[in-house]
Amino acid sequence: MINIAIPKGSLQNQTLQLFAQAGLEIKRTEREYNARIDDPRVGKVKILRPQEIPTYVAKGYFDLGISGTDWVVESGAVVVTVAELDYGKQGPGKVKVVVAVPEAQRAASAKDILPGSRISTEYPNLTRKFFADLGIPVEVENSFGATEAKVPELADAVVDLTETGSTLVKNGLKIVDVILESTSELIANKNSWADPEKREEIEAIETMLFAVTRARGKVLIALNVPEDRIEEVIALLPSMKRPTVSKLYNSGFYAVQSVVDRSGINLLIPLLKKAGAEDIIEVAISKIVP
Ligand SMILES: Nc1ncnc2c1ncn2[C@@H]1O[C@H](COP(=O)(O)OP(=O)(O)OP(=O)(O)O)[C@@H](O)[C@H]1O
Ligand SMILES: O=P(O)(O)OC[C@H]1O[C@H](OP(=O)(O)OP(=O)(O)O)[C@H](O)[C@@H]1O
Ligand SMILES: [Mg+2]
Repeated sequence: MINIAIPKGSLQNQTLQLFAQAGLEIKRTEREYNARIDDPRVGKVKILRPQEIPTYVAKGYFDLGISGTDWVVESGAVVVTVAELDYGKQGPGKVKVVVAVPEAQRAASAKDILPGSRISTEYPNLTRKFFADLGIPVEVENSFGATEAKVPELADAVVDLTETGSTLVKNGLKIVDVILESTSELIANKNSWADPEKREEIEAIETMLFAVTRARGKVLIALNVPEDRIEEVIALLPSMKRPTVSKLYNSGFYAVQSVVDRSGINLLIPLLKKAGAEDIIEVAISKIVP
């Protein structure tokens, strides 16, 4: 059985949603940090701050956890990244850890930051390494949040996380460099990953989580096509491999199925109809396991 650490805070809602959609609902009451998953492979489930999860996973308190790339790197914890789950607080996509300075400042990149500058950040290790690699001696000051508020009075620049960019803009800051792109990662303890039984359990969980992620933004489209129009319709259809085509009994029609991106569906369906497709249906997909 495997023990799992789930992040509290920014990644919490997306994580709970993902596990629920994967058929691994995390059960708990409001404010309860010890949770359960009804799955024979899962033992203890704890909700913890994402800053601490990589270290606890590395130490073996948990076989599996979810945290951000930023905290995996900042903590220096040695763990196995099983999968990048590709979501932030607001939903799918990556977030960035950036260097930002006041908008009015001339600096065009972090190289232009003056020696001796005060840099406020929640990521002191990442920041020290970044400026050491640039060869600029700076004063790194540890922030406990509201980092953007500190410039210009309390700090000259910040190293902070940005997702939508709105906190930077509202506080008169501009990005001059990106230190790293971060996403939610499924991380495993090295020994657990090396243990064949645990590895199988971890991979089973990863299969279910990734099946949900993969299905996001995709739909299944099914349609009937007269035999003489089939090539025209197939030419329009993207698919995971090739579209599935079967014959309708005694009718001169083919039945076609394909998985396509939901985003282009407004253009695709009218085109399919024009190309001779009939009885077109669009079906939501909750999981794709390749
Ligand atoms: N929009 C976001 N804001 C903050 N963290 C985010 C965001 N999107 C993803 N994350 C990730 O969430 C993790 C930080 O989670 P945490 O719960 O500490 O968020 P937080 O919003 O900073 O919490 P707090 O409100 O206590 O400051 C990091 O791995 C970070 O990369
Ligand atoms: O690009 P955005 O979508 O605006 O999001 C990024 C902001 O969110 C986080 O702040 P948080 O809410 O954690 O507050 P904190 O600074 O007090 O930790 C992060 O530190 C940025 O300030
Ligand atoms: Mg924060």
